[in-house]
Amino acid sequence: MLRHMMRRLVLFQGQHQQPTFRALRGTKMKTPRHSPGLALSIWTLSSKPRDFSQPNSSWSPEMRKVYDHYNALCATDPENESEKSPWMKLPSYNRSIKYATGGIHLSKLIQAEARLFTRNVKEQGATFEYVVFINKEEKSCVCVFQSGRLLEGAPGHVHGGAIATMIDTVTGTLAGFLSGPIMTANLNIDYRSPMPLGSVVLIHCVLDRIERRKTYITCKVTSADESKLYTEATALFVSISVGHLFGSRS
Ligand SMILES: CCCCCCCCCCCC(=O)SCCNC(=O)CCNC(=O)[C@H](O)C(C)(C)COP(=O)(O)OP(=O)(O)OC[C@H]1O[C@@H](n2cnc3c(N)ncnc32)[C@H](O)[C@@H]1OP(=O)(O)O
Repeated sequence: MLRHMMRRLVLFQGQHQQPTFRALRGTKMKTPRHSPGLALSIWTLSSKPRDFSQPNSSWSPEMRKVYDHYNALCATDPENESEKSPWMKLPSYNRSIKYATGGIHLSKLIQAEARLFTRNVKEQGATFEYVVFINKEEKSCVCVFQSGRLLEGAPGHVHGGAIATMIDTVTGTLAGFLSGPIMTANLNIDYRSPMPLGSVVLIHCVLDRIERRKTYITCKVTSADESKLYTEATALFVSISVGHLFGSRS
């Protein structure tokens, strides 16, 4: 059964442009039953996975302003509808397998309690609030990131590991979008100036090059107005078969 499902997932290699339910189409699976006594969140009952990158009340006015700016870039010009914007906003689920399949079914079967590190705290605004916008033509992306109070490292500033987490996540999202299933092989980070806790920053990533199975991404983290440089990074991602995650190299 697992092998059968993995074969369906492999169909997704290099097809991440539009997350869809394609892999599961035609697959009949039972919807899990919930006992009435269980405390359930609204999205558990929903057939659609929750997109965590939607605006919420924890977002500062600055976060909202920058989000609105990039979101507007994604819209098609009503006076020139034939020309699609190169920008698109990526949805963000609390399991990356929901991204790959566009659905929730496999994530209920494979380590059902597992959750994406950056989306595993339910309190809005406490940790990682972020949204990723991809520019398909430029092979680049921008992530708008607001750090929460639980990410403190040096007093009043964001923990370097939390910054590394976001850089890995955003460079990995771009590499996955461009190259299909990947894993981080190497991440180099230069911390240039301390990032104030609670601030809104931009994580700019661009494709450097692709060599065989290797996808190289460069990254800069700046203040929202881009006047201050906080961090620079380079990342190498290696394309994998889905079997790699389950101990098989084929
Ligand atoms: C989107 C969803 C939204 C969801 C958003 C979430 C996105 C989050 C993304 C986060 C992703 C992670 O953190 S992943 C977790 C952290 N990473 C890991 O645990 C990876 C552990 N390492 C491995 O599994 C392996 O070492 C691999 C897969 C990286 C490579 O193994 P392999 O498949 O056997 O490949 P191998 O032959 O060794 O190497 C292939 C080529 O890469 C080169 N290479 C390999 N490793 C390195 C290296 N460290 N530095 C330089 N070069 C390297 C080799 O020289 C070779 O070059 P040549 O001979 O071709 O020239």
